[in-house]
Amino acid sequence: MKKLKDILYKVSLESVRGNTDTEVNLLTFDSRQAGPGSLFIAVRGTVSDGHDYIEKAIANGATAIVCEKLPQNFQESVTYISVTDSNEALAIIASNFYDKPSEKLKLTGITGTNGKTTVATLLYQLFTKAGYKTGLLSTVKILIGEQEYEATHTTPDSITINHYLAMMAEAGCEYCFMEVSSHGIAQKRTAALHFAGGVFTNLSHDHLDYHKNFAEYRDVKKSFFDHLPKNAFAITNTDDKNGMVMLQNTAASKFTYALKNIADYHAQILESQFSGMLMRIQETEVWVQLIGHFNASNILAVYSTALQLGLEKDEVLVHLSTLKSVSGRFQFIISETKITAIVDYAHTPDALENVLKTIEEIRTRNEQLITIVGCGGNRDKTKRPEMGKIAAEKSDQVIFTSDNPRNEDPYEILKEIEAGVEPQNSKKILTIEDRRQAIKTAATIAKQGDIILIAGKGHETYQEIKGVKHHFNDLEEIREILNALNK
Ligand SMILES: CC(=O)N[C@H]1[C@@H](OP(=O)(O)OP(=O)(O)OC[C@H]2O[C@@H](n3ccc(=O)[nH]c3=O)[C@H](O)[C@@H]2O)O[C@H](CO)[C@@H](O)[C@@H]1O[C@H](C)C(=O)N[C@@H](C)C(=O)N[C@H](CCC(=O)O)C(=O)O
Ligand SMILES: Nc1ncnc2c1ncn2[C@@H]1O[C@H](COP(=O)(O)OP(=O)(O)OP(=O)(O)O)[C@@H](O)[C@H]1O
Ligand SMILES: N[C@H](CCC[C@H](N)C(=O)O)C(=O)O
Ligand SMILES: [Mg+2]
Repeated sequence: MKKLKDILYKVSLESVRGNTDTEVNLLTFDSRQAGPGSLFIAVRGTVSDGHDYIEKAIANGATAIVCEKLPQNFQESVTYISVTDSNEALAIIASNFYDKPSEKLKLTGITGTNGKTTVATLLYQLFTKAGYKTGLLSTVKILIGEQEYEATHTTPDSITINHYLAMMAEAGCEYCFMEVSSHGIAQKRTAALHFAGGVFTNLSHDHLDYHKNFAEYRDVKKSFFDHLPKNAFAITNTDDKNGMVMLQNTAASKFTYALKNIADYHAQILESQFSGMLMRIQETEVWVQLIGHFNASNILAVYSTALQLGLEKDEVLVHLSTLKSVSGRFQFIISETKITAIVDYAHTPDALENVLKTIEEIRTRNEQLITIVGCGGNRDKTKRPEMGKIAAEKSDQVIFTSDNPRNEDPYEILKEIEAGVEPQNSKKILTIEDRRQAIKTAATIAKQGDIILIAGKGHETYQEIKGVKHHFNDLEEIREILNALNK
């Protein structure tokens, strides 16, 4: 229970109609969730406009309304507040409602096209190993210490974020690591959070359906750093050509990490195997259980962040070698007949290319590499031909298949992927819409020692078709099929 006037603290108000000295017991931006004594915040969405649901929210019991445009008719028992930006107001109100939980722990935000889940999860593992109670807000799951909760978004809405942060503070978490997605920044889901630091991984092609163009996508990511406070740290990857751009206007203390360029934190890979790599970080050699240049970069981001958060170098190095890869990120099994099946969440052209390059570096070339990949429906269409081209170029055999077609026709998506395949590679490709059949075919074709890469879904446990999520897990499927084939 909170007083309305208290939770409006620092919200930029345009007008107030009614009493603000009333109690609010629930916050919501969804009229269907509004109950007696609730505050409904009307937000303009991509499908509908929350302003159209103000009356519904009141009918469900809402006694206060925050909106950008006041309705035509007023109800005397309701307080109406107009604001310049409902999303920003929502973020501030949510933080106030939960007593500013982000100020009660050290919150670090990780942003970039790829690597957010990996870096955030490894930091969670590392700080837990170092003896701190730690929280995690990630695509895969939400963790408060050991307690696990289901994640619905990479960066949830601001009410959900503050709710979990308050639970973390209550449970005694000293640190929290969270992914900051471009949708999250654009919709101001993270606007009122107090960050101890921010980390940039990389920027490549994704979500150009949502953001108008690449420059806008880049600037949205950059705005996260623009808003960091002076006493925060901002860590960037200078191997990425937008690495320094991110920090151009930040007030935070700047630090750089890189594998290829000169940076405050530098590392290189000395040796790679399927089971891990030997890295030199600054002056020290350390064995880590992850592989690939991109993971070396992620590990270095973790190392730099841990030092900025005050851990000792030697302690960090010891823990680094115990960190385990995140579920669905280069997760692999080796069958009886030595077929290696890798499940990876690569769902962008850059990620797919990186994973294929990593395999290229480790494979002997006496075997064939069979790649299974698709692209999500209702998502950036321009990724499709690019991913088709990369998969066909870097594999011996490719099977294009469905990956969450959502409300699109799966065959249309597959055609758009195939359109990117260069003529000299067209013989390598097969298209099998049904993902289970695609995996079965790959397992049937595969001979002793071959490598099967199943990309795009990683940890996901469903195939989303027309609003219904059907249970599906790549690792489970390939394991069962290889067993059934006695391979
Ligand atoms: C495109 C997008 O970001 N959509 C998010 C957005 O929903 P929306 O804009 O579609 O909302 P809408 O349906 O138009 O409704 C507008 C408003 O009216 C309200 N409403 C609607 C109907 C009603 O009866 N009553 C009512 O009050 C809604 O609650 C909402 O406040 O706001 C919702 C509430 O915060 C989000 O749940 C929703 O995420 C959807 C489910 C989604 O799929 N988002 C993805 C694209 C996303 O955010 N992904 C990023 C990660 C991507 C990555 O990095 O790879 C993430 O951070 O998860
Ligand atoms: N630093 C990196 N650079 C490029 N690719 C990476 C990097 N780290 C991971 N990847 C690739 O991207 C995939 C997704 O990694 P991860 O889940 O960590 O990214 P994410 O940024 O959290 O993605 P999402 O936007 O879906 O939340 C991995 O499976 C791997 O193929
Ligand atoms: N966070 C990403 C995940 C994509 C995963 C892929 N399996 C797909 O469904 O496109 C998104 O929502 O765009
Ligand atoms: Mg993620």
